[in-house]
Amino acid sequence: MAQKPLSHIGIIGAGAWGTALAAVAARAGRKVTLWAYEPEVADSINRQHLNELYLPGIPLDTSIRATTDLSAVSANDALLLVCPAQALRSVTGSMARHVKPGTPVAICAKGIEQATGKLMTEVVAETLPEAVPAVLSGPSFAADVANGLPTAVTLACADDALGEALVEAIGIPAFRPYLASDLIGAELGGSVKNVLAIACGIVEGRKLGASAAAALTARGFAELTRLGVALGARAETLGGLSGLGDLILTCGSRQSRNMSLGAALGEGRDLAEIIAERVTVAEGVATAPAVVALARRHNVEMPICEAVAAIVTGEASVDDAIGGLLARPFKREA
Ligand SMILES: NC(=O)C1=CN([C@@H]2O[C@H](COP(=O)(O)OP(=O)(O)OC[C@H]3O[C@@H](n4cnc5c(N)ncnc54)[C@H](O)[C@@H]3O)[C@@H](O)[C@H]2O)C=CC1
Ligand SMILES: O=C(CO)COP(=O)(O)O
Repeated sequence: MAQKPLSHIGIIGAGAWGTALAAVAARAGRKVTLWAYEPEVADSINRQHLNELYLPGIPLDTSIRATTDLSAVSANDALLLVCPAQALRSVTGSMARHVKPGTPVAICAKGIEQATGKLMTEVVAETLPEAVPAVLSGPSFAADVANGLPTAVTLACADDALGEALVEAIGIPAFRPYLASDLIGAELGGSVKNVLAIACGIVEGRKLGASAAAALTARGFAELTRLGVALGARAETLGGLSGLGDLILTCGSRQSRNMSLGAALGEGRDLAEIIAERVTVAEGVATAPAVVALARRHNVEMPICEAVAAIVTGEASVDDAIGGLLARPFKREA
């Protein structure tokens, strides 16, 4: 049977990324309902067509309807999950009874659950077992996407027809989803690059130089690839938009919240203070210890992620972590 077009899209999470995706789906001609955690965010989207808290200054299509009612958003043809990774289990758990069996659910959050070490696909398999999971991930800053600048992402779905329908539903010339079937590869790249971006930020903040940043990015990619392959991901996914592509973007720009948080750490600022002055999430902080625990369980060496985890959990100072990495024995590159 031919796949029905997905004309009604529900977006769960009205932060910067959920709002940017709502803008894209509306431009693609879809009817969009956007779930906001904060009533004032829903109000600002409905009345002023702006999300002043998370995506300030970008006018939104007047057809986007915001709600704080999870049941209203869960009954759409397709759902995009765009809340922070650490909140995803509680949000999907509350949605479960409203989601129709067979609904495609695209995970757009980038992180690993700290309490369990589980990937977002595992969390969704447990909380929404009758949904068809997909992963949307890649190099895409929310502001760039909302402003209509050209971007390309990976859209991974094991069901080809549903994957194609999702691409059709949200793809526009300036937002190009590339279809894939490797969900683990697609989600792992986005989760691990946030941790590596904190490390690159530290290099920038400590003024360790462009050569150090390039070395760290390449060795970070080696770590990401080792873990991905151990978890069954395909190397070509890890080297694609959602892996290497997003790593290059996030490690190279202070527009990234993870990178800029790392830069502030590198400048000697206190983590609690940096977090307290932000409204938006930097997923790498919670994901760093989760990546390290996952890597240890699979006997995968990830020294850069270990160093970031030690810094964000207060087990090591920035200088001790840098010293520890530089003192590692010389080894073969691959
Ligand atoms: N901003 C970006 O450029 C991109 C972000 N992402 C990912 O999308 C996810 C969301 O990021 P953003 O929208 O940028 O974050 P944000 O910091 O702009 O917004 C976070 C959103 O989560 C909501 N929230 C906070 N606590 C919650 C809870 N306990 N339960 C439910 N919702 C809660 C907030 O109300 C807010 O709507 C993250 O995993 C991020 O890595 C992915 C690609 C691009
Ligand atoms: O994932 C992103 C771009 O692809 C956004 O990165 P930050 O969360 O570090 O801002």
